[in-house]
Amino acid sequence: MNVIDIEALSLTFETGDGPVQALSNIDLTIAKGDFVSFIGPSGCGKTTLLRVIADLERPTGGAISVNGTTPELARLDRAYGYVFQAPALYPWRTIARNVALPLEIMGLTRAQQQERIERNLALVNLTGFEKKYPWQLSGGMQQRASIARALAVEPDLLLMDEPFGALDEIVRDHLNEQLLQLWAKTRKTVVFVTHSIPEAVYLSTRIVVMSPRPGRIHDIVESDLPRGPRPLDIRETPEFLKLAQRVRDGLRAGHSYDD
Ligand SMILES: Nc1ncnc2c1ncn2[C@@H]1O[C@H](COP(=O)(O)OP(=O)(O)OP(=O)(O)O)[C@@H](O)[C@H]1O
Repeated sequence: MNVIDIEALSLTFETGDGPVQALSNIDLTIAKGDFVSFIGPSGCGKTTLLRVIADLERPTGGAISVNGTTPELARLDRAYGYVFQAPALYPWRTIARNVALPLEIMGLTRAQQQERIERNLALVNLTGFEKKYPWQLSGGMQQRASIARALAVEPDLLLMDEPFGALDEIVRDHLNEQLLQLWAKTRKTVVFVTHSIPEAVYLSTRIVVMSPRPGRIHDIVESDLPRGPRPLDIRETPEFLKLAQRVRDGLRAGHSYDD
């Protein structure tokens, strides 16, 4: 079953300086359990496409379904969790209460909240940090807490917009490894936005290479790397390097260097 079906989708923003076509003629299907990355240069529409899936933007053309329904109904049905580039945790709430926030809105009892807090903090290896405040945690730990919050509503679909972009490389490597373990354990469908070729190739089952002005899909690279947890040193293998090269070639071919 396809979790996401996108057909001939386009989106034009109306701005004071005239229309900005952010997405053009996007065709894409994402199957249940896939880990799909969107990669492309700044401004190619990666975030916009993710926001369309999340019903945070409305397309101006074409069709999209999420979980077999409209993005709006999928959002109201809490079909997805969304992880932003910055952790976006409330500084006056403890880690546990940050994770609990969407659960409070859903009207879960304290006991139900507690069970979900514990389970999802364990999934991101943050057991024991429930009573800490965000500022007492490192950037990587804060981002893990925001992943736990996205998971707490128990969505089958996780939408992640450059969640590790602001972190240093060692922390990013570690979180990439943990994210793959979590994905293998929970069998969720993940859509992940990144600028990094190694990150996209390491994580994904499919890599969507986008090109700018207006944002289009240039190539979709199917990964033949094993599904499930991958050791970090897989990045040294010829199979990995071949995939990375194909993504790099796609980015180069799709990029206009005129501007
Ligand atoms: N609300 C908006 N109004 C007008 N233009 C917008 C709006 N949001 C995005 N855009 C434009 O749409 C294009 C795509 O933006 P988007 O943020 O999706 O790109 P991106 O690939 O995610 O970039 P980055 O990697 O820098 O985050 C850009 O040209 C951007 O300026």
